[in-house]
Parts: sequence; C-alpha cells; structure tokens
Amino acid sequence: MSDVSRPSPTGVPAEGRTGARTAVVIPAAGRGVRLGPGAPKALRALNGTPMLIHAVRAMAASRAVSLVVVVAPPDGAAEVKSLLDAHALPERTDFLVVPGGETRQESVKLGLDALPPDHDIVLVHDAARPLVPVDTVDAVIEAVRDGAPAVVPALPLADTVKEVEPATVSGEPEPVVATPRRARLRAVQTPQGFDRATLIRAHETVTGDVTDDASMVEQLGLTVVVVPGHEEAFKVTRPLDLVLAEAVLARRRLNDGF
Ligand SMILES: Nc1ccn([C@@H]2O[C@H](COP(=O)(O)OP(=O)(O)OP(=O)(O)O)[C@@H](O)[C@H]2O)c(=O)n1
Ligand SMILES: C[C@](O)(CO)[C@H](O)COP(=O)(O)O
Repeated sequence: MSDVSRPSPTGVPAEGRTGARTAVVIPAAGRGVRLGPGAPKALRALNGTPMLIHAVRAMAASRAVSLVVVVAPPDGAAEVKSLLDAHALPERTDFLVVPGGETRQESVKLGLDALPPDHDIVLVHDAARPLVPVDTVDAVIEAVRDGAPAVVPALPLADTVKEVEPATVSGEPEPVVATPRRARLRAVQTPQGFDRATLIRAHETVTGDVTDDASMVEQLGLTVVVVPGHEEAFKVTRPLDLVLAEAVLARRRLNDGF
C-alpha cells in the first residue's frame, strides 16, 4: 500500500511517497491562438513530428511514469489516438486519450477524472512544453516522493518584472504600480507534480481564474516547493518559439551524432 494513505494534517506524509505509481496528465486541447492560424497547437509539427508526440515521449522517458493521459482537442480525440498508435512509444507506459474542455483548468480536471485509482502521484504537463529533459521530470517526481504535496520546476528571471494597472484600451500606456524584487521571482514551468488526492481536492475546491495547477494547491493553504527547471522546458506560445524549438532539436541531433 502506498504511503499517501497516511497523510499528515498538512497533506504531507511523514514517510514520503517512495514507490508510489506516477501518472501524467497532458493538457493538449488548446487552440494555440498566440501561435497564429493553423491546426490545434499540440498537433503542429516540430521537425516533422507533432508537438504532442514530443511531449508524450518526454514524459514516457521517465522510468517512473507508468500512465500518460492525453487531453485532446474536444473534437480531436480519435485523431490523437491514431497519432499515438502511429508513433513509437515505450511499451512500459500505458496511454489514455480523453476529450478536453474550454479552459486549461477544465481540461486538466477531465484528465484527472479519467485516472484509474492506482496512481498516487500525478504530474500535469503542457503539450506546449515538448522538449523538457527527463532529468527535470525525474526531479519533480523525486520531490513529490520525498513528501511535498506539490512541486513546480522553475527558473530565475532574466528580465525585471513590473506590476501595472492594465490598460482598458489596447496599446494605451500602462502605469507601473510596483516592481517586485527579481531575486525572489521564478518563472514556473511544467511538469508540475502532485500528491494525487491533493490535486483532486484543489480542482474540486478552487474556482476562478488560475494559470497553473500549483496555484490551486496554494489556495488550499498547502506548501508548493520549487525545484530547478530547465531552459529547454520553455513553452511554445508564439511563432518565434517554434524557431527555438526546431533549433534545440537540431542541436540534439548533432549531439546524438545523427
Ligand atoms: N482549453 C484548453 C486550453 C489549453 N490547454 C492546454 O494547456 C497547455 C498550455 O496552454 P497554452 O500554451 O496557453 O495553449 P493554448 O491555450 O493552445 O494557447 P493560446 O492561449 O495561445 O490559445 C497547452 O498544452 C494547451 O493545449 C488545454 O488542454 N485545454
Ligand atoms: C502552466 C504554465 O505553463 C506554467 O507556467 C502556464 O501558466 C500556462 O499558461 P498558458 O497561458 O495556459 O499557456
């Protein structure tokens, strides 16, 4: 039996979660509006292979991951199933495909609803971060196994960040209201890792506008911890990110000698 069956009042089991099985939910149901017109973002090609397949392979590269749940565009579940069948994926990993929702939060919840009961650690990973290295995935899993209820990979910022009063008319100058101390800020990536029961509780309890799953756990009053992220775990959001992703893949091919 897994250690998470004996949570402490803070949600953190004293013994950690060594040996718990890990599932990954990959929200891939977004349109990719910021990337511009075309197929849903997760289905667009990087070096000839759909971004989603890169993301699935990145997760399945971790030997700790035994199940990947892909949350497909609402009308694209059959296409995503065919894609998974058509690409080589590790045999030790099981795959499920479910249709997604209107928002990222809804899509993640639909993925969680599809999880079988025997996985006590859940990662949530954007299909839009196709190049995350396996060491980052393993570091997140390790920190959840060690007892953290929620773990995020993150990097320090290169830019100074300003808080502004957002303009009501696009393009109007925006007054700055604060400059948070950059040394205390981190840019958060995925996969984000969770004790399964904690993540489900967060999705059942927290409503409103959130941009990641860890912030929902913060709203439960639980501690979220940060582990080092990786530059190659960047999110493909705008057209220039596609250029960077292709360049990273080209460098990997060179380093691998083919
Ligand atoms: N309704 C949604 C919206 C987003 N996502 C997923 O959440 C991840 C992060 O979202 P983002 O990068 O914002 O993707 P899009 O919503 O597709 O991008 P945009 O906001 O530019 O449309 C992506 O893998 C995306 O497919 C999802 O599963 N369901
Ligand atoms: C979850 C996330 O990738 C963490 O940085 C990010 O918040 C997703 O934002 P998006 O606007 O849905 O791409």
